[in-house]
Amino acid sequence: MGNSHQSRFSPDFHIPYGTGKTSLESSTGTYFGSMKMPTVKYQRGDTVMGRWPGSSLYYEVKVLRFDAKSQLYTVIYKDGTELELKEQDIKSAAGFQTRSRSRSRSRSPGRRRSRSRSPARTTRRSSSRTAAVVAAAAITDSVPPSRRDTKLKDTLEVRLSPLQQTKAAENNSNNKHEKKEEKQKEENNMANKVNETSEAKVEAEPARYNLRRRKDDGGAKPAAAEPEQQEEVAAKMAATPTATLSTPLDFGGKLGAYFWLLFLPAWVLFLVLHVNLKDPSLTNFPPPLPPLEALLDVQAFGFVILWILFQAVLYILPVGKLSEGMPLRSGERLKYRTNGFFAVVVSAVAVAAAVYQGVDLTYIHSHFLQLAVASFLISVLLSVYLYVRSRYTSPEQLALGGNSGNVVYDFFKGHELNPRIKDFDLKFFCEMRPGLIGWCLINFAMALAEMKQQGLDAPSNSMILVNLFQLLYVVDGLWNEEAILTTMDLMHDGFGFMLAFGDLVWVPFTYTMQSYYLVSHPNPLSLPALTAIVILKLVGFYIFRKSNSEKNAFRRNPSDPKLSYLKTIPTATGKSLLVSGWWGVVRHPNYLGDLIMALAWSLPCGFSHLLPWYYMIYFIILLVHRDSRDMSECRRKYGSAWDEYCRTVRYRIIPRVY
Ligand SMILES: NC(=O)C1=CN([C@@H]2O[C@H](COP(=O)(O)OP(=O)(O)OC[C@H]3O[C@@H](n4cnc5c(N)ncnc54)[C@H](OP(=O)(O)O)[C@@H]3O)[C@@H](O)[C@H]2O)C=CC1
Ligand SMILES: CC(C)CCC[C@@H](C)[C@H]1CC=C2C3=C(CC[C@@]21C)[C@@]1(C)CC[C@H](O)C(C)(C)[C@@H]1CC3
Repeated sequence: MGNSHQSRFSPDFHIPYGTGKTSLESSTGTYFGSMKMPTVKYQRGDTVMGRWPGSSLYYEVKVLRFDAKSQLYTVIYKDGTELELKEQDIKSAAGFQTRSRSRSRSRSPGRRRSRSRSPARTTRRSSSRTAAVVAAAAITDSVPPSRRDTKLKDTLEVRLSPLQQTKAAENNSNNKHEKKEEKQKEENNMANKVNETSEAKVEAEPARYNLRRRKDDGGAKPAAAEPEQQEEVAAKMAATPTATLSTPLDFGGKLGAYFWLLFLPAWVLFLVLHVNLKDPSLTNFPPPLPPLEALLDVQAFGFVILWILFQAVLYILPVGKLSEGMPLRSGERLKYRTNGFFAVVVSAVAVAAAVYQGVDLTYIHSHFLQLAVASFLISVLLSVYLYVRSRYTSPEQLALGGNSGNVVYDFFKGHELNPRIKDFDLKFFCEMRPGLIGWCLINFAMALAEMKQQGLDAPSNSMILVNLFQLLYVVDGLWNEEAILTTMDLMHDGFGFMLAFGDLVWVPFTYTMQSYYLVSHPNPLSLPALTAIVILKLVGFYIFRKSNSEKNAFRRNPSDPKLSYLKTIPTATGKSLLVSGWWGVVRHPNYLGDLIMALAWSLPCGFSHLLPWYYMIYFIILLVHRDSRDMSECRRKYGSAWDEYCRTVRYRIIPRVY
């Protein structure tokens, strides 16, 4: 057990909760791994009371192993949560229980509510309600509640990193797993891991977790982890083989990565060529391919570079707020310049000035293909740069989802989580600036092209709707730019080809299909149709904005009094899950709003062709897949608490349907 990480990830050392001592113990002393540790106070398999980090609350845990190097015990809670504790944070169960019974009668887990009424209470008592999930016994501490609140808020921070499932766990049949869970349920009615819904049964066995202390959670004061903790984490990260810090492969795994690398650019090419056809029907497949030299245009390349540089300059200007991202695995919180609204306003002024000066923006329509190819080349160069630099980055900076050890997969999915050049955050910048604002610029250019091509004095109603709807979407995203810091892309996904291409090519050149289509395929709208579409858009926008803001506000400050009416479920990480409000209606209310908006973007284009409906179709696929990705990620993070959330909030995106 020289290397704690080897053992942590090694299937050989897994003891499912409740299995008791193992054959690794000898009659002459206790062996932890291959090393004899006669001086260790608690033995592997012992049931003891472990202190929850940052609190004075003790819960029944089972000792899994001891790491002589770090002098830490790895213990497992009843819900499968693993935590590393110092010896002084462990007490023997025998003497403890007498004390605990007399002091905690009124707080017995059986009587404790598993759901809080308010985030304020969540934060204050997150430990004790975490206990509702994991504890068999707990005592109150001697610290007065008010002091304890602060103490907890500041110190009850844990770091989660998914453990690879053990072979034994993998081999477990569902049946066996359910039996185990039933047993566990009996042991502790709060540690409920049984999947009651058929849907939950289909989903994977809950993973086990490794929790380490960390400064975390929105409610806590933004701060880096204690140097001592940071060192500890860094040392462990360094000792861990990079490839083990990863989550299961996505997007069809390694083979899938090859497929997407080829398919995505080909699909954009297809769409761009197709929308140019007089009759963009599926029967006109494939569209004629232009000669290679027609694809490359130095001028178009130059314009794209200039646009990106212009946005980069706006991004680095010391204008606007410096917002803090969510805590990283290292405990650090990165700062982001959230001046997106400023950037879009300055860009609009610059574009207006250019048009006023006689710049013909319909160039964007006539050179759409060349501009798309130029952006594609830039995204490839950027992805190569990102991958190369990620090879020299420390393991703690890597994205768990893009750290498979397979070059192609990691290149595609994104190896490094937050690549930065000094304070310049490449992922945040690319996601929020050139492509997103470029999307509005292209739409505007399409409106001008429509007027030119159709000989109109003003853009058509349909074109105006599409322009305004999508402008609202982008400006809203930039106005609420801080909220992006609590989304999946920023928190979990690495920055690689998928996002670089997505941000620089996919968004500006495929999200503009509706406006491009309308340039040469007019679709006049009656007033009732127009009104109905506007109402639909506003409904979608309301759901989208409210739900995103609710989650963002909650993640940033769970004890915000404005959110005190919301019910929450505690999780073993110290973070809670919203279970009422928007997030109590469906598991992804923001996706629902987004999909309704997508419908409103396609409707103005009519039903003559499938092409303007492409976004809607793609978006359903994207969001359903994202929802599944998020489900697995949250299950890994929150274990049984997530299962409870899913049982309470049964539908994923569409209430009562899906
Ligand atoms: N137009 C486009 O192309 C796209 C738009 N979008 C939009 O971007 C927005 C962000 O989407 P996305 O990043 O995918 O996902 P979310 O913003 O929904 O983020 C998911 C995260 O929210 C947290 N969470 C989930 N459930 C709860 C809960 N009940 N209570 C509290 N926190 C919860 C979890 O993170 P944790 O617990 O770790 O905080 C989870 O990982 C959405 O509105 C989406 O529609 C997304 C993709 C593409
Ligand atoms: C190429 C792949 C198949 C898919 C790539 C997906 C990306 C294009 C999207 C992933 C998440 C995104 C978000 C937005 C744009 C699209 C991408 C990058 C977003 C910035 C759009 C504006 C919204 O207001 C938002 C909520 C800020 C969005 C965040 C997610």
